[in-house]
Order: sequence, then structure tokens, then C-alpha cells
Amino acid sequence: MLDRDQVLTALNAITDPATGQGLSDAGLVRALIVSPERVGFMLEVPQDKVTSYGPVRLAAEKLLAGLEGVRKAQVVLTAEMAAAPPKPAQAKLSPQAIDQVKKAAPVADARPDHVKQVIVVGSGKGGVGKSTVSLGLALGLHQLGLRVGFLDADIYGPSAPTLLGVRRPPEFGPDKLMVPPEAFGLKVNSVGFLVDADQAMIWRGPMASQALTQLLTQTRWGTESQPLDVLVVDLPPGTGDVQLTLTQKTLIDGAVIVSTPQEMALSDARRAVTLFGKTGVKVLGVVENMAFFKAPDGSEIEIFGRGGAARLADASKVPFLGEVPLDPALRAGCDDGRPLTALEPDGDMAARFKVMAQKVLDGLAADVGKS
Ligand SMILES: Nc1ncnc2c1ncn2[C@@H]1O[C@H](COP(=O)(O)OP(=O)(O)OP(=O)(O)O)[C@@H](O)[C@H]1O
Repeated sequence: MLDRDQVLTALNAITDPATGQGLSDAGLVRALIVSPERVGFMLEVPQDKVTSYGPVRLAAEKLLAGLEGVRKAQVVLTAEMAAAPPKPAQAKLSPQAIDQVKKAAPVADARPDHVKQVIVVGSGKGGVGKSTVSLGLALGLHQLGLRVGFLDADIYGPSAPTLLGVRRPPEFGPDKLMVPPEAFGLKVNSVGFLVDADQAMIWRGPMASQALTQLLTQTRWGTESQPLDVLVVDLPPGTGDVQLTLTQKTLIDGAVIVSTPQEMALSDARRAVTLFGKTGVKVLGVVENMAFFKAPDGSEIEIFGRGGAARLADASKVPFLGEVPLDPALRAGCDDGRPLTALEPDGDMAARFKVMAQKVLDGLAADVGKS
């Protein structure tokens, strides 16, 4: 089977009319998908040159279709995003830096098409269970009867394909939008579907931001007749440029912050609460993950301490959404692509996430339609 490098090399046989370089070398090949069924990519060109690149798109598609073993080839022509805002230092932004970025690039005032509400789930620190909690919340919202999408925006460590056991990349529809695969009732898209995890890890800020923008705006999350009620976005950890890009690309209705009980995690979570507050995003609440472990005798062992997230929420005057216990079954479900709360919708874990989902809904503007 072809690999990515072979495809990128082959695409260099087509010349970019603007630079005279091969398409790959010119950096025009984005979101390349090489799977046994198909090869495709987004040809991303400056906004004012989209029409003139029509023949290049056709040539690229023809070239891909002619490669050995390729059954289906698809090249989508897309306009480049507006220039990225001045790149803040990764992670830990000072309030002054946030203010500067805000001035440079205004906050978005619209959501992706046919999406009623967008919530983001963030954490100051990595590894605190943000993806696990995001997915639990998304499934909880779905169990409350909403149409829910799950966007894995963790560019530096996409986990949705593993968490949900979905390996199939999205197809492109006739409207050139990605049609997200569905899993456990959720519409899912992830940077992990578009690139190898190792490749995503080395992306620089602006590229990561562009990939995120494409996932957000070029996915058919809903339709006119069946709009998505809530899109849950699992952010990368930290308070860096991806978080800020998002506030510039979509209206965000609220943010949920996940923390473990340890002070180190809490101080980073506090920073995340501040970041969203500064960028005008309503903080819907804080979740304490790994709050305790329930021993076989029923006692609750507080391995990492307990209650810090509730105190943080209190001090920051935002809601405390609830505790998630440390549970080997939750971990196993994540590793196997069979989420515990979907498999046991009446279990204790599902009940916890449903309560959190309800609190999230209570915090959102009341126009989320149940359908
Ligand atoms: N409450 C829990 N009980 C048991 N295991 C958990 C729990 N929460 C998370 N885990 C496990 O901890 C690991 C890290 O979780 P997860 O990937 O959700 O964290 P994360 O904050 O999204 O990480 P990062 O963003 O740094 O990649 C995973 O193996 C997950 O299954």
C-alpha cells in the first residue's frame, strides 16, 4: 500500500503556479488522508486565488487516481484561513498577552453551520483525564436526548479514535464537507483521523490552528432539518494558541475545566478559568476527576486528595459540576474504544455524567432544543 511520503513525493510533480515549487514543497497539501480505500487532501490556497487553482486541483486528483492501488482520489480546494494572530508563547499566557491577542483578532460571533451550541472542555495540565471527561459529558448530553458532536481538537495527542474505536476517516460529501463518522450516537471528528499522531505532535502553532479550523468549519455537523444541539470540543491541555484560535473561529457558548485534586493541576486549572474569563467565554463549571477510589469494602480512598476543584470553583465563582472517581473500568473502556457510560447507561458513572451534563445545559443559554 502507498504511504504518505510516496503520495507527497508524487504530488511534487505538479507545480504550484504561484511559487514554482511542487505542491507538497509549497505547503499546499493539507489534511492528507492515505487509507486502503482512498487518498485525498485539502489543497489550501490564498483566498483570492481559489478559482485560479481549479486546474491544479483537477491535475492533482488525476495524478492521485493514477497511483497504483488507489481506488478513490479526492482533492478539495479550500481557501486559506486569514493570517494567524501574533503567536503567543505556547501555554502560560500572561493576561497582557491575552489582551494583545484579543485586540489583534476579534472573537468570532458565529458558530459552525447548523450547530446550535459549542462548548469546549479544557484543562490547565495534561493527563488529568480531560478527554475522558469530555467524552463522558458528550455521551451524558446525548443520553439527555440531545444531538451531540464530539470534536477532538487535541492536536498534540488526539484520542477520539482510540476512545471511540473509530478508525475510519471521514468521507467528503458532494458539498466538499467532511461527513463525520458516528459512534455511540455521537458525530465525531478528530485530527487523529486526518494525520498520524506522530505527525500532529510536531505541528507548529499556526498549522495546528488551521487544522482545528478545518475540523470545526468543514465538517457537516448538522443539517438544516437536523441541526446539532451541542458540539463538545476536547481541547489540547494548557492555555496556548489553539484555545485562542478557537475563540476567533467560533462563538463558544461555554467552557468546562477538568482538574485532578492535586495542587499542581489545580493551579493550572485556575489559569484556564482565567483564560476563558479573559476571552469572554462563560465558564460553565469545573469537574474534579480522579476524586477518589471506591474500595471493594465501599470506602472512598482519596488517593490524590479531594475537594480542591470544588474550592477552586467556589473561589472563582463558577459552578462545581461534580466528581469523577478513579475507576479501572472507565480506563479500560477508554483503551478499548467502548466507553463505560455508553455500555452501562444506567450505571453509577453514567449517572454522574448525566448530572454534569444537566448542569452544563442549565448553564447554557436556554435555547438548546431537545429533539
Ligand atoms: N477517572 C478515571 N479513572 C480511571 N482512569 C482514568 C480516569 N480519568 C482518566 N483516566 C485515564 O487516564 C489516562 C489519561 O486520560 P485522558 O487521556 O482522558 O487525559 P487528558 O487530560 O485528555 O490527557 P492529554 O490531554 O494530556 O492527552 C487515560 O488512560 C484514561 O483512561
